[in-house]
Amino acid sequence: MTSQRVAGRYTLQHEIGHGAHGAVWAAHDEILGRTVALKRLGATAGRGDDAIRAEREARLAAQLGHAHVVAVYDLVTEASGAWLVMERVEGPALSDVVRDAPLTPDEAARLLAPVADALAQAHALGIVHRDVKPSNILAGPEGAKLTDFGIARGSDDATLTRTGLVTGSPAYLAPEIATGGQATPASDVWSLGATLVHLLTGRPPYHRDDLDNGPLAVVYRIAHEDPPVVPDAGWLAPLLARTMAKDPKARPTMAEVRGHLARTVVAAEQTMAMPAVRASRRTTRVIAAIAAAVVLLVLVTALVLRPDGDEGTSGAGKDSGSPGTTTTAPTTPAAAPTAEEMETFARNYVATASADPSRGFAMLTPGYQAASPEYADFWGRVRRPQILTVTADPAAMTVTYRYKYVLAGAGRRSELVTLDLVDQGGSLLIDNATSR
Ligand SMILES: Nc1ncnc2c1ncn2[C@@H]1O[C@H](COP(=O)(O)OP(=O)(O)OP(=O)(O)O)[C@@H](O)[C@H]1O
Repeated sequence: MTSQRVAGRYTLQHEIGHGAHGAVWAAHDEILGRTVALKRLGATAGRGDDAIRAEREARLAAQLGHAHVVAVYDLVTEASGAWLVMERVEGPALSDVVRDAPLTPDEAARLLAPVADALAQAHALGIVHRDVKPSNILAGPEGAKLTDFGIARGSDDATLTRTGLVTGSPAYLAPEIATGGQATPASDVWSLGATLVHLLTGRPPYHRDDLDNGPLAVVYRIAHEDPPVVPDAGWLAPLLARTMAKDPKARPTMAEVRGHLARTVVAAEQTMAMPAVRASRRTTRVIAAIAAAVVLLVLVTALVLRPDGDEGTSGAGKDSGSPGTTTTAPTTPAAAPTAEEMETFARNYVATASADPSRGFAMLTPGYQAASPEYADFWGRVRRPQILTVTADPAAMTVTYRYKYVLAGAGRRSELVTLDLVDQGGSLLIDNATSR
């Protein structure tokens, strides 16, 4: 136990774990009154490298804002070093989950489908994670969450080259990286496949009991040997074979992987419950994490398979529920806005409207403002909004997102919202919103 306080507000409680780049601590945020996780940086490597990593991680995680990406709240620098302040996930890393026994294909698919969704979103934004592995996926009560974007590469980080090979985990590296090539979305697909192998077998791929398992030996095997065949892969075997195709071009996109895992999960849900024998071998905490993941997956899958979505709940969303936008970056497209700009607009809108309803209201057209008398009342009660999915249709000038939030006095809600946008003088405004 320690009473050390970081940045005057985070009281360290206990060490949760230790990675190659420093310790991770549970801490209490004295200002917001919540538990957070603090990762200490700079303890082992050069401080400059760690600071760069941390800044990149903070920036990319914030850019993603995905429900299955560990949120980064802050980055603080003290005399003792730099600290990354993150959402604390109450659950083990997947590498710990499979320490006693491997998962069944159903269990593995349930856990990884939302992670594939987060990665698909990252890829759509030009971000390659580059270190997808079981210890970077945490099994929390809201489902699995991806962390450690420290060596991820954004589209504007063209100068970052070899860091992944040095600090990434050799066992999950794609063959093209093991032979000196550049990381691409396809190499994340391989690494997710390698993660799947670990979950189904309890070991990293290319691990051999009879051979040297040092990093260089493993990298050599990745480059020169065929991927492992997993006898217990069941119905995931075809997907596994495709994700771990040696030729990156032969691999599916992450969006396809996500779709396959999610569809499979829904099919499995219709025919069977969670396998009781296997479930009894896990901690209840992990079972809860898997169950929560199923709930979220069904939401995501419902969106993918049934674009009409489910019945919405919040009446408030109809008039005042979802129009929104940013005060900082109403996009100023030269021509028509792109899908990415519209999606960013929607994300920024929800964040802005919930933080300051008057600023959100300013992003509606005058006509829609007049039609939204309950706007401030609704957004003033929205807490902790989280965008789960967002898709824009530039031709129709609509952007549709599913988000969940807590409505003060009414509890948790989830809604599918479509915003009709108009481009007024280079700025986007919301002309109507419908929610289901
Ligand atoms: N936000 C978090 N909430 C809860 N636990 C976390 C969080 N981030 C990391 N941990 C835990 O802390 C431990 C160390 O994490 P860290 O990311 O530093 O290292 P790693 O991923 O295991 O290794 P490496 O640094 O080589 O990538 C892990 O066991 C992980 O379970």
